[in-house]
Order: sequence, then C-alpha cells, then structure tokens
Amino acid sequence: MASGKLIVLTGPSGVGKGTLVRSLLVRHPELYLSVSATTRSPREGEIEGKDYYFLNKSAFETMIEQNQLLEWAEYAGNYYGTPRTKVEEKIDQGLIVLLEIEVVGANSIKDSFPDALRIFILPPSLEELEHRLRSRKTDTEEAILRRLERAKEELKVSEEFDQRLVNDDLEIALQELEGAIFSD
Ligand SMILES: Nc1nc2c(ncn2[C@@H]2O[C@H](COP(=O)(O)OP(=O)(O)O)[C@@H](O)[C@H]2O)c(=O)[nH]1
Ligand SMILES: Nc1ncnc2c1ncn2[C@@H]1O[C@H](COP(=O)(O)OP(=O)(O)O)[C@@H](O)[C@H]1O
Repeated sequence: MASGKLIVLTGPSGVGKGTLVRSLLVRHPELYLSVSATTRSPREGEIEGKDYYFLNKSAFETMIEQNQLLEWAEYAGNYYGTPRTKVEEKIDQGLIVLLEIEVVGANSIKDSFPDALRIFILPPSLEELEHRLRSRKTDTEEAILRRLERAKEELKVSEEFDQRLVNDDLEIALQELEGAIFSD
C-alpha cells in the first residue's frame, strides 16, 4: 500500500488556519486531522479527545520525557503537543495526516519527521490579520495585542518552510492548499 504523508499547517493566530482545515476536511473527509494534547483548560463546548486531549502540566511533562510527542511548544502560557503514536499509525495505513500547529513546533517537525511537508499560511497584511483577530471576537484586547506581537516574530521565519501560501481569497487559498497536499 502507498505510504501516507504528514502535512503541517502553520502561521500566525487569526490567519485562517482553522477555517482552511475545516473546509479541507469537508471536501476531503479521508484526510486525518491529528488531535493535540494541551495543558490549556477546555473552552465551552470543547470535547476531550476530539478538540484536544486536556492534560495537567505533570501529565504533559511525562509525555515529553517518554518521547511520546512528535513536537511540542509553549504558547500563551500553556503547553501544546502532537501525540506521536496515532500520527505514525495513520501514516503507516497510507493516510494523509494534517497537523494544525503554531510556528515553533511546526518548524521543529523537520527534526523528528524530515519527510513532512511544512506549509506556512501568510495573511495578506498585518492590518488584515488584526482585522481578522478582532472580527473573530474570541480574544480579549490583551490577547489580541499579544498575538499580533508574536505574529511579527513568526512572519520573520516563514521562509524556513517548504511552502508559503497567502490566505487572501479563501477559495483560492484552499485550491492552492489542495494543490500542495495532493501533488506528489
Ligand atoms: N506546537 C503545537 N501547537 C499547537 C498544537 N495544537 C494546537 N497548537 C497551536 O496552539 C495555538 C493556540 O491554540 P488554541 O489555544 O486552541 O487557540 P486558537 O487556535 O487561537 O483558537 C494555535 O496556534 C494552535 O495552532 C500542537 O500540538 N503543537
Ligand atoms: N480568506 C479569508 N478572508 C477573510 N476572513 C477570513 C479568511 N480566512 C479566515 N477568515 C476569518 O478570520 C478569522 C480567523 O480565522 P481562524 O480560522 O480562526 O484563524 P486561526 O485558526 O489561524 O487562528 C475568522 O473570523 C475567519 O472567519
């Protein structure tokens, strides 16, 4: 059987990663989206094992020590990481596995998984990124400013990724993403 592959989507908060991934999964239900582990508290409506595996700090640190994570990073005061076993299992089954993760972890994937295709999603401009973060209405003013500061740093390393894609028109960005994922 053909071996699967690992696709890593990253980019600053508010650029549209979640929106792109949700649309991709609707169009291509055969794709497998990895469920991350995190120490952040569940938001209302989030489901254990579907949105995240919600762990306390010591359980997360045990996963790090036992090399159970493909990558991990700290983001806004919490740990986030990709459990290794499921990803490897699905790739062995020939599936295309998607990770939607922040920039530091995405960059480090090249060490643990050199064959991964790492795609950086860019905003059309910083102004538009700010507009999207505000219009999403999920973050406090302080969190928005923190995310924008971090975005400036993240955008500086975008050239270290295998592919870069601007999420301006959503449909065009989706088509570019499909091209990157399904080309050989
Ligand atoms: N490195 C890494 N980042 C992750 C992982 N899971 C989620 N993230 C990222 O962590 C950041 C914060 O996620 P979250 O608290 O759910 O907020 P939101 O994505 O802005 O709604 C986002 O940039 C996610 O893409 C993971 O397993 N590893
Ligand atoms: N191409 C686009 N054009 C305009 N708005 C967009 C586009 N893609 C996403 N958005 C909007 O931007 C906001 C942030 O998107 P989201 O998917 O939550 O970003 P991320 O997962 O990268 O943090 C959402 O309100 C979403 O509807």
